[in-house]
Amino acid sequence: MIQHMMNNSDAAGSASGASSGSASSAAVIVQDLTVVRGGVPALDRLSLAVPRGHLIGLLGPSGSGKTTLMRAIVGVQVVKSGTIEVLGLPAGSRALRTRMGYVTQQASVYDDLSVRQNLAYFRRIIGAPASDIDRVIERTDLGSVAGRLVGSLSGGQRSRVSLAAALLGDPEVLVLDEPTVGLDPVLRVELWALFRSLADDGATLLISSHVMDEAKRCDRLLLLRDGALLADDTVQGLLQVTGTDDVEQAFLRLIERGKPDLRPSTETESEAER
Ligand SMILES: Nc1ncnc2c1ncn2[C@@H]1O[C@H](COP(=O)(O)OP(=O)(O)OP(=O)(O)O)[C@@H](O)[C@H]1O
Repeated sequence: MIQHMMNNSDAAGSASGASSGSASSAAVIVQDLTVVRGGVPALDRLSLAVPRGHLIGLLGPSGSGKTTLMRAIVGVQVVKSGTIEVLGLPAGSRALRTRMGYVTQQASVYDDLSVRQNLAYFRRIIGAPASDIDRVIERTDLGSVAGRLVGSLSGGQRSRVSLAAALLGDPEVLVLDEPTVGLDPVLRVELWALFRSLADDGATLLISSHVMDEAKRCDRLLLLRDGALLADDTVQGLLQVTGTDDVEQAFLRLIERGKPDLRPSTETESEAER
């Protein structure tokens, strides 16, 4: 669901120390970010950059800090120190409200409203044009169930309703927290095809997942462990540097090496392929 956030952080950092991308090409720049949750650092002096117009996978074991990082980027997480800039503005800025979409792990659409009613409601909140409702319904292929109550839909359809709501206002940055969890392989493939087409149209997508298999669909990967960045690289770069042919193995090898912060390559995979 879209979060309309007022920030708790005063993020306004420069890009100089971010681990990849440049200030001009980055949609998100995080610098020296520390977040404490339950008295323990959930993120520990994290720096990274998310390049614009790409599909970025945020991977890591349960509790590694993925959700915390996403919350900080959309501006709903209290941060201890560090800066976060989104589209050149401090995370959580009012001006970012219609420029970012956020889908949380728990679907936050209303079961007792139809798909169309849900979208009409959220459309009003963010002040998106009325024509957006049909646009996002078509984009997420929900036309055949648009009049049905969300409570009567399948898990995959409900996920698409949350995504449709996040697409209202045509946001430039989409932050999706485990959008494919619990979905069958066919639905996962369909959703990833949609994510790819959104990125092809210029959106920046930051997508968290436990499923290493999904990593290969991303332009770049951010691997988190214990609140620290273990790697920030293309899939190819990651496999190359770890000498493996599978992302899960690469991740395990990085952990074994105990060598955080692999130097990121400067190109995204799609750029490298050109
Ligand atoms: N509401 C909370 N109160 C206190 N600590 C929390 C809270 N939510 C998360 N944490 C802690 O913050 C750390 C990071 O959690 P986070 O939810 O960001 O991880 P995650 O990688 O998204 O995990 P998962 O994949 O299971 O969703 C963990 O140590 C977790 O226990």
